[in-house]
Amino acid sequence: MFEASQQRRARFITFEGGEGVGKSTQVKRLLARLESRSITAVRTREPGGTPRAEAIRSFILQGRSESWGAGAEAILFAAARLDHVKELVEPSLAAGKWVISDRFHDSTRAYQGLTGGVDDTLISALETLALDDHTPDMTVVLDMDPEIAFQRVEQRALEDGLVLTGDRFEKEDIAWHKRLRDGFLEIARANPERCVLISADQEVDSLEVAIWNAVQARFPELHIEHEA
Ligand SMILES: Nc1ncnc2c1ncn2[C@@H]1O[C@H](COP(=O)(O)OP(=O)(O)OP(=O)(O)O)[C@@H](O)[C@H]1O
Ligand SMILES: Cc1cn([C@H]2C[C@H](O)[C@@H](COP(=O)(O)O)O2)c(=O)[nH]c1=O
Repeated sequence: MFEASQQRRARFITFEGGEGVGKSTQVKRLLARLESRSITAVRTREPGGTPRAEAIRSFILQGRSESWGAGAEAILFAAARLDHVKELVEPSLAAGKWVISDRFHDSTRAYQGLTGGVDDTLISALETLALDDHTPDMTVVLDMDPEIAFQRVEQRALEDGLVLTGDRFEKEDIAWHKRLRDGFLEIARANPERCVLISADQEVDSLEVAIWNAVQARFPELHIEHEA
């Protein structure tokens, strides 16, 4: 079992990928796995996680920043991130709680940078500003064909009884989402020490196991012998 004497510092794990690849589903499952090992973990998301960051989320996802352009949107995402890091991520880690975030800084690089055309100099400067040395310990990049992922998003809307109108980025065309997928692949390949790339085109349960195996491999303190 996870002995107190084996305890290491709390870890910061982020999930990244395109729309509908299963991030939220798997964030919840990872949290349950950690809690079953008596590890206190906080689930959060970006943009969001704090009241001020959630206000920025609503503003952007309702499309109110669209006419400002991708550069201004990158700055807005970074402002939300700065608050999120200072108010939630940093204090949680300091209190010994693991933090699992549904999206983080790689989303700005993929959406606004590599797909939206914002210059790398600005993206990197915003990362330095907003992260304040809180680069994630591990990032799970979920990858799949966006056409299949969008079928899942449509199904989710159907199950929730909603008409799918698409938020600020969901309504971009399929070519845009294919470039976005390439952007995340580029980020994963450029950061092998942090990122683990996993195919999301598999059953929910098998994907959960693949992620858990990768997390255990990254953090050996989680490894439990003779696990069922
Ligand atoms: N492995 C899977 N196989 C089939 N369906 C899945 C799988 N994982 C999640 N789903 C379903 O696909 C939909 C999208 O999943 P989820 O909300 O977890 O994705 P997401 O990446 O967080 O989406 P978004 O980017 O829109 O926030 C949900 O209806 C969910 O139940
Ligand atoms: C953090 C972040 C997010 N986005 C985009 C990605 C999604 O379209 C939305 C968030 O919605 P989700 O249902 O929670 O995935 O925002 C972005 O463009 N840039 C970012 O930095």
